[in-house]
Amino acid sequence: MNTSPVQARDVAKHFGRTKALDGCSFTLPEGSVTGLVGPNGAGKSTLLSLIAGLARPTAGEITVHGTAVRGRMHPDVSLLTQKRPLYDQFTVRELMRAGAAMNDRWSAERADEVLDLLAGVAKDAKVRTLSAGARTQVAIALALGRLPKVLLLDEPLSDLDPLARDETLRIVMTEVAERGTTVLLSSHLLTDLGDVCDHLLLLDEGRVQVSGEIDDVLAEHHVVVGPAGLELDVDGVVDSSRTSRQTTALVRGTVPPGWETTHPDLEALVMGYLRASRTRRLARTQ
Ligand SMILES: Nc1ncnc2c1ncn2[C@@H]1O[C@H](COP(=O)(O)OP(=O)(O)OP(=O)(O)O)[C@@H](O)[C@H]1O
Repeated sequence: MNTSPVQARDVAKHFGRTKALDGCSFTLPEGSVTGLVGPNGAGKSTLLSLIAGLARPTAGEITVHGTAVRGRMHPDVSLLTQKRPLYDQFTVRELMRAGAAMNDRWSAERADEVLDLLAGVAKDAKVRTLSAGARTQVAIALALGRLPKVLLLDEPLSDLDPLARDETLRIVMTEVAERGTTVLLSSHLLTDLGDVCDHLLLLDEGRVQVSGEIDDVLAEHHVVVGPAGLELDVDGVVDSSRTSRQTTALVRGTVPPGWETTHPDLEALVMGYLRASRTRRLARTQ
């Protein structure tokens, strides 16, 4: 029996004629921290909500620790959604009590510990008075109070200033180190992802483009540079650009002789895929 924390098999989610996800298959290893990246509209939020059980796939199956997720919140999963739904009229302390009342498994100690580590959050403050960043941090405390085995974070860093971002990432890393939690984190902030993630899941137009351990993914790709006249005659060109003097390309797989090659870093790799995605979309509209 498959007991991976999260496994997706041929998952699709359609909204009318929009294929938000299509044929997505991947596995997240236990205790891994996976960066979920892709251009706007790639299907990242949709995927996170399917794993959490907030919506059902149109086709395919997602399992969490071997159990199929069937459109209801899985007890082992916590999801921080982009909207951060919190009760505005509650104080932070009251909100944590509500967390205790609403969840079968709840650790007030863990939620408190997280809040204590967050400098910007006063427990007596009304939620409606909190800044967007503080709301995110309170939502993270609620998510961790459920003692999840799988933590899904949808753009957790977007509202945070650099210090709060650092605090939040530390909390996530401590969670992984101490509890072995498996984390899937969507973000457009590639530098932060590089600091915390060991795995990458790259989506484009609802399809998995890249999935795996970051070191393996980087080793499989090359940035190649050669004179403009040289033809890059190889499968696996992800993205290429040409000046009058030279051609530069991101290539997956083997590179023919005659080209200067290096391995990309995470940022160069993701940027290459994002550029290629934009080029494809522009080509379709022309
Ligand atoms: N409830 C919905 N009804 C109709 N279309 C939807 C719905 N939710 C998502 N979509 C569409 O599905 C596609 C994927 O959206 P999704 O929000 O999952 O992308 P994303 O990668 O999270 O984007 P972003 O980076 O902008 O947050 C988009 O075309 C979006 O418009």
